[in-house]
Amino acid sequence: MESPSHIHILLFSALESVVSFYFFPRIFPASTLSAIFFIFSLANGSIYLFYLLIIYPFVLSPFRHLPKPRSGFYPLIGHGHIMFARPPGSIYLKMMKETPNDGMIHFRSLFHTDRLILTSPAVIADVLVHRSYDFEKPPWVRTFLKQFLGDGLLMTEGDEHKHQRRQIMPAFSFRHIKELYPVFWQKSIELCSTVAAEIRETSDSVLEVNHFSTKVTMDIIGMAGLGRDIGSLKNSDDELIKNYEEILEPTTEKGVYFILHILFPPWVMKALPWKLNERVKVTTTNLKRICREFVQEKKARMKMESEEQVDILSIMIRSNNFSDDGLVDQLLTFLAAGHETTSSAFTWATHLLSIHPQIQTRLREEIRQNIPSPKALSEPGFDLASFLESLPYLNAVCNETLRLFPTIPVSSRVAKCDTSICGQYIPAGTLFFVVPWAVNRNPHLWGPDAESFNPDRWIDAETGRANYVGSADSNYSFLTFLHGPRSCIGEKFARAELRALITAFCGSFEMEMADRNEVVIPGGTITSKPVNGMRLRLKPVDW
Ligand code: HEM
Repeated sequence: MESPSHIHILLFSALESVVSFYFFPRIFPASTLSAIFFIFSLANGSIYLFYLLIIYPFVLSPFRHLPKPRSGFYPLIGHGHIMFARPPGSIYLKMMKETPNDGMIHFRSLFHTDRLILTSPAVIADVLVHRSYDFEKPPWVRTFLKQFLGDGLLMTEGDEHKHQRRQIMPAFSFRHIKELYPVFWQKSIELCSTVAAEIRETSDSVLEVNHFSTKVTMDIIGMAGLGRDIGSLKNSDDELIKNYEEILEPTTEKGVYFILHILFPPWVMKALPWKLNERVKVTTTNLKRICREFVQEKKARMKMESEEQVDILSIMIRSNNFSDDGLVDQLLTFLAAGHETTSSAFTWATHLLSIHPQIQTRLREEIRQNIPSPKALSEPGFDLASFLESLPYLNAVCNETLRLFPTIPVSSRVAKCDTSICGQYIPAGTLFFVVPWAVNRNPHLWGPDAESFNPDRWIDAETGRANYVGSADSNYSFLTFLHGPRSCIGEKFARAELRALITAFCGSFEMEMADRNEVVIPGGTITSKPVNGMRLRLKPVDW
């Protein structure tokens, strides 16, 4: 049964006041109708609050018997304060470690509202794969993200999502990714020469790597997504990069901005005299305009060229399923989802290699033993995909980086209808969290060294070949790309891109942290990025 709303309470109070005023005047002899209405509203409101804060959560909630975190609960606030915990995802990991459970942990958020955390492979599979369309992204998350990501594949739900995903899928087929490998490699080499030139200009060979990582991944998604070289590596003043960096730079102010969007409706947020509101408006308008120009250019070029283009935008235009506005929305999604994510993964890889010099050396040895020079992989017709996918340590390092630093550390879902998860009844509207950061580091799934960087867990001790579940028992213990119909459509693309970037970079530079004592803090609102960038000391090596 649905809980009564504020309107129901007021209507009921109005009815009670009219009945008492006209039919039982002796109950409130000297009172006016509005005074009686006020008294009833106050009484009903208090009963309602008592029901919401005490009766429902502690006596009626279908989750009241599920395991709960032992500490951290405050009356009224519940565990709501965990929204502010950093790094994103870490508090959920603490809960998973400390709370014995069978796949779900229940906690109470602000005003004791029910929240669930999914912990076991079976429960995760049920939600992400078997009943995926019973759940959706929370409406406030969609409203917030649509501003930056457009109303594309990431934001649609239900049948519309199924339809769009079918149309876009061919752009991410294995055959197409194989064709894109030379682009990934060419741009990775360009990154290395740009970085080499930059460090020649410095006195201490120190560079903030995340900035270059964002540029190279933007160039790659430009080539693969639009069939166009955006050229941001060459152009230090690129407009697209500037706008994305402004939006995505992880600051405390933006973290608070995001959390307030969860707590208050969009019209309240928009009305606030907050400078960030204006900046968001300007940057998102800029991004839309740039994408609109890309779409118009592409359409004009397709009319002139006879050869069939295989970039994502061309495939979407040829499908005839998207209006111009629809194409702009999809493009916004692909540019943002396609560059920021791999950029962050690559940045974390450079960090992990810098603080684990032995692993770095072993990886470089594998690369250089197998690849005599970067040019060797640029020969036309060379099967880069099979080659890079066959290097065991390279793939182990990529997998281990993606495991420890999932770019999207926390994702959430809301039940669209009454449903169940592994036999547990879930009423419509229940909000729960799928937490790649916590599941990927959960010692119950990965063993006692779950939080260590150990690429060897991805290599089969007997054959020396790569394995695909790490040391875990199930592939649902690795959630970086999620699973099922709403998993990352760009997973193969991202993995291929990361292989190429790490190979070229680790083959070309020895790296260490510029400040060996720096404790790098993961931040960011949606994606996980180092709060103060990634300052590395780089030494070019002959290759
Ligand atoms: C390391 C790199 C990447 C990671 C870790 C990653 C992770 C994810 C995750 C976790 C989701 C699901 C989000 C949710 O439902 O809450 C997702 C969805 C998506 N990703 Fe990625 N992603 C990466 C790279 C890419 C790339 C390179 C592209 C495009 C070229 C891309 C395009 C998308 C799209 C379009 C969706 C929405 C899919 C759908 O809802 O059907 N991603 N990604």
